[in-house]
Amino acid sequence: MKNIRVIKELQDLGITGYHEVSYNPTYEELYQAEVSHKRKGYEKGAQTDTGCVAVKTGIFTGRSPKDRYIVKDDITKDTIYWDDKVNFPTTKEVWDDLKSLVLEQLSTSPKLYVVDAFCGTNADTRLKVRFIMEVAWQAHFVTNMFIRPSIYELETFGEPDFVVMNGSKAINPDWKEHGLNSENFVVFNLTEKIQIIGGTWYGGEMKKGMFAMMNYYLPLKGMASMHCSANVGEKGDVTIFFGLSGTGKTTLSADPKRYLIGDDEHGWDNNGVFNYEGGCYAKVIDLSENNEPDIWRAIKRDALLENVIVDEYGEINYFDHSITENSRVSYPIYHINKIVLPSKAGHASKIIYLSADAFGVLPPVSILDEDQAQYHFLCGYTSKLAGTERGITEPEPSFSPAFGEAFLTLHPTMYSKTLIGKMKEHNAKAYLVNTGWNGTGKRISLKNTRAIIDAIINSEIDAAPTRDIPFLNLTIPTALSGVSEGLLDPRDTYKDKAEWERKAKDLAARYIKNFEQYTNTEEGKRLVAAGPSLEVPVLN
Ligand SMILES: Nc1ncnc2c1ncn2[C@@H]1O[C@H](COP(=O)(O)OP(=O)(O)O)[C@@H](O)[C@H]1O
Ligand SMILES: C=C(OP(=O)(O)O)C(=O)O
Ligand SMILES: [Mn+2]
Repeated sequence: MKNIRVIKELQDLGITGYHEVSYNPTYEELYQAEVSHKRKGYEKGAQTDTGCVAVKTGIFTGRSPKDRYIVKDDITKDTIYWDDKVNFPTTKEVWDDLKSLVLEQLSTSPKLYVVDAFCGTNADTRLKVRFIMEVAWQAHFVTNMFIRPSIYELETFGEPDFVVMNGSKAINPDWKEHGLNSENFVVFNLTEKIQIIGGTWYGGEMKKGMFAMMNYYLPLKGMASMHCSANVGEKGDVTIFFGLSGTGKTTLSADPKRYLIGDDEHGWDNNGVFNYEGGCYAKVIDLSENNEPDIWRAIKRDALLENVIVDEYGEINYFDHSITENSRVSYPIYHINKIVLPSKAGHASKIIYLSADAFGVLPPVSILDEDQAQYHFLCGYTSKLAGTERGITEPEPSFSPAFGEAFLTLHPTMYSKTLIGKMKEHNAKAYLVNTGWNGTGKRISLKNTRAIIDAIINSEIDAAPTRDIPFLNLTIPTALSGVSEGLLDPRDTYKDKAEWERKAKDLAARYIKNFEQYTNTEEGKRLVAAGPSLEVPVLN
């Protein structure tokens, strides 16, 4: 019965023709389809000795931000953050052409997967999303990553709030005439409430696509919408970790001492912090059981590995980077032992900004006051790490407002206003943590970073002796338990301290220049004093 209704609904969308439709397939069905001898090319997965399937995602092993558009129309023209780096506008005419391509692709497919799922834990803010696609592992990916409705919730699902039509096998031959970046496209239409995808097979476009939509709807209702992971302690204390891709959200939120809320996308409303997702998406580059035991153990049947090298015996080599540095695994959140379900908890008391500093200048941890918290959130200084976006092959310093510019659909100040409002209301404290490099030329070790995170969470850091760091205008603790000596002051990691100073001044100048975009308001002008400065500090 359900299938007949779904087929009718597909027809109403314009997906015609005859196809077998698999509605909310089970993990077993997906597994069988993925390893079936009938599958070819990138549709075929490999069995691994962990019990889960490994697939290759094709040419696209990361998101493709330059191919990402939003239809500029009456609904979006005055609300969307049209910027020269994100949210490229396109027209209704181009949309119609691209949508036809996707409809044709899906209409001629012998088999379609339709997955209904939720984005958002809470009934009052979640999006009911319908994903339509022809590749089994894409259906597997969204089943892992979004919130799986119960049978009752599926029966009462009703009309979706958003539809994602993934026609990844279709490319756009007319991209030049359309004024687009390439033959690949990821386009959102907020009037029709549809996302369409062509050319790229990468599942992250669906995951981060719906995140961008939550980033649109929730702040307009006064809620914070955040690119962060979150966990909660036994006493109900919530910590959130903001950070761009690869800075450590997933790794650091999987903490055996705490319960995971989620690893990437959260909202903060009047009741507390809540996850948007039903799964995690972890990097597996150089993964070891010793360094990341929770993630290691989550890789079992129903998880889905992407772009790793698997030998003929099903053994995975996480140290082989030959496909990409962005090798990944997605798994349903219950693959992590310590979780809270539903994925939500109370208000956050500790806010951590993770920044992977490629220059090696930022201290491993700085204690921020309220204005600094706002300043550094708007700046979002970090690096784009290799592999997560097309064309990024080595760490590239970047200012990414709200530590997630690629996913912001409203102006950055909407996110800082809502977050800082919540922080003030709940007396939360903010810290800037460098999970990137220092003067040794190496990345700060996970062991040291974990000890820093512990000191933040157990409040040891608030009682620690401190020192001010010139130019960056940051305050650091000078000693913390479990953290190697000579690490906390970044200057101590340089053989030649003058080199740190030169680099720090360069970074300070970049901060100052970047912040100019916010100084057209009184608030912005006031915040300048909270940021880095080129003035030579007065010694006292
Ligand atoms: N000091 C560190 N802190 C956090 N992660 C680190 C550190 N050093 C190396 N890493 C590695 O960096 C990657 C962080 O990725 P991940 O946690 O998936 O980031 P995100 O979830 O923010 O995209 C992991 O592969 C982790 O092993
Ligand atoms: C999937 C992504 O998330 P993250 O790397 O932040 O975990 C991404 O940025 O494409
Ligand atoms: Mn992550």
